[in-house]
Amino acid sequence: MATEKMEFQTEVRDMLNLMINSLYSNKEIFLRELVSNAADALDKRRFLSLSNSSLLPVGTQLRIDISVNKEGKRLIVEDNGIGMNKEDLINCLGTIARSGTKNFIKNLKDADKSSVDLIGQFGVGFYSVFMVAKKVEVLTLKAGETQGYLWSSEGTGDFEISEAPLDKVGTKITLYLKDDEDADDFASEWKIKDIVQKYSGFVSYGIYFHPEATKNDKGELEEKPEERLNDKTALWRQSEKEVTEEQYKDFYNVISHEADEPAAWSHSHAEGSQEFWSLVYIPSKAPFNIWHNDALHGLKLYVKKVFIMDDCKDLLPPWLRFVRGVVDSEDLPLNVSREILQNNKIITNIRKHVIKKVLDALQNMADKDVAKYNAWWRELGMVLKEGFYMNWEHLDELKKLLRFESTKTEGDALVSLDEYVKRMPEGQKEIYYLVGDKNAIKSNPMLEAFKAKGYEVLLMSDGIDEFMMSSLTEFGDKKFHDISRGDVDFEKTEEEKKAEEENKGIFKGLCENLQKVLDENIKEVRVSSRLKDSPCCLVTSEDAMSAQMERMMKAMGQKNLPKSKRILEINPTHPICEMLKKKAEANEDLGDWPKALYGQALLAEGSPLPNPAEYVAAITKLLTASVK
Ligand SMILES: Nc1ncnc2c1ncn2[C@@H]1O[C@H](COP(=O)(O)OP(=O)(O)OP(=O)(O)O)[C@@H](O)[C@H]1O
Repeated sequence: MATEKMEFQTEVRDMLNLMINSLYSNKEIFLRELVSNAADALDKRRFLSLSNSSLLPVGTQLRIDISVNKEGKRLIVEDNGIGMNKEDLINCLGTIARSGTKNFIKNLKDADKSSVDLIGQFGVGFYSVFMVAKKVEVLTLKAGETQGYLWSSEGTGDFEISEAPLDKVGTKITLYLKDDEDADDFASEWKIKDIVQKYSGFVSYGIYFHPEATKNDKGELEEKPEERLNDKTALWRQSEKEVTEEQYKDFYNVISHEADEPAAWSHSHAEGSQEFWSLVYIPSKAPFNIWHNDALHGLKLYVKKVFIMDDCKDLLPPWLRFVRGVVDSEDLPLNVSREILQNNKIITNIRKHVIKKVLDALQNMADKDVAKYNAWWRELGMVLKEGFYMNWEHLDELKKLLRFESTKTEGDALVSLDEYVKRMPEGQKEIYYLVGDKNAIKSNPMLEAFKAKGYEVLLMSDGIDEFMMSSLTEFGDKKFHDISRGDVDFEKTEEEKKAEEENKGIFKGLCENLQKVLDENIKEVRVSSRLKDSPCCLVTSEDAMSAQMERMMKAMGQKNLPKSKRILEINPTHPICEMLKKKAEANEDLGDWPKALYGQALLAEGSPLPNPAEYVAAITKLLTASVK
């Protein structure tokens, strides 16, 4: 057969034109495409040989071989896969636009986007070779056939096919690299090795590199041994039973670059309408940049064992960004891009599965090893708490994973909501909590009456807690109640109720007097039923911003916050209040007492004093008077 010249299909031609003139910076992906095509061809040959053993003689090692010729600027990728006959060559590498190509062209026409972006988005399989090659030759013999062919093209309007005497089944692709600098790189040994290891390290067939022969001292050409480039097993593709604990841990160290052991992991293989593998790890320590805005999401995405991207944000919500691991899909196209992933059904499905696996693994750890889980919680619980903020999914699972310090926990112990509810004394109807400064929260006067009643109060001092509690309103049939807000609604005995009513009357004068002096900062002064040992405390009215939130907003640079006045509650049984009541009744001036009390209340809850000098002066005067 003489050489036949054929024209590329119009769509293919448009695209090739783009490739040839491409400014796309990530040109190296062409090699990923070639190696994946070779691996597919090997898969096909192996598969067909199952029903026709003559297609794969016993002892044949299915493999991919890569070599370079630096001087001649050539790169050669060879496989002994299924191969192509004349019809395949015409169809696959010339006239029929592949699905990727079609989308590519369609988007090119629809949108006025730069072609550079589109190459990244759709990739274009085999044709991407024309980003780096000025001419390409494909020598190929199809398994089960006897006639081999040579396909060649310069990527312009047409391609040529001629018969070629071949006796080895498979495909050999030779790229004649362009004369520019970029292309020079692709004839260099280190660059090729680097790219193959990056994208194709887990491909199931051996990928071998054949270093160029070099001249020795005597000027003779010396052959060098071939080198295998991919020796990593795709652990995630093995069944759980085949993998030892050691292997799981080692693999974690490899992919996470962490030296310690993971706290837990989950390995699964989903089959059905979609097939994918996932191996996800929960680190025991917070990754170093977990609080940076650009913190990495730790999942790597593979498609058919071929590396696609690190840091795949679409596979996990931000509140699971500490998870490390691998997802490998059988169904996604190789050329997925971050843009395409965003609304992709396959990804949505995998994401659901992965989230469930991670939450299950955490729950499992919490059930099996309390100390380990508590230690983990102290490291990373804060990230998980973000799951409550602006999110309405998985709340039930997340609630079960929450842990808190409380008025009843000691040492390293933490309490879960389940335990809290179980140990609620009779009569307690709600889950009580207090948010405040870490150093002051345990001695906050507001806790006094709860402690006296035997009611446990959850103590929250993480920056995120206030935000979390805005979405966390109940657990089962129990509502959460912020004890620094509004009234305390304990069950009260008739006697207690009567005493409270009486106190309101008795202390009315004092309350009014205090209110006059403190009006600038205080909305109301009232008699408290939550204090036992302290003279007073500050509470927030039901609808106002809490002290903790106000401090946080200020720290975040929020200026012009409306001044939220709080309520000062006084303890009717405290000697100071008794004494002040008498002064008020006798119409005596309260002197420095109101300022001192207000300052005390602020300090007790860990809030800063608006005017420390004034407070110190007031206290000094009172102390001085006491020694006279
Ligand atoms: N090394 C090879 N051996 C056998 N057939 C090949 C080889 N390389 C390419 N082909 C054939 O050429 C076709 C086109 O390849 P191309 O890379 O353009 O697209 P694809 O692999 O089908 O799709 P995609 O790249 O989007 O996964 C392949 O589907 C395959 O049939």
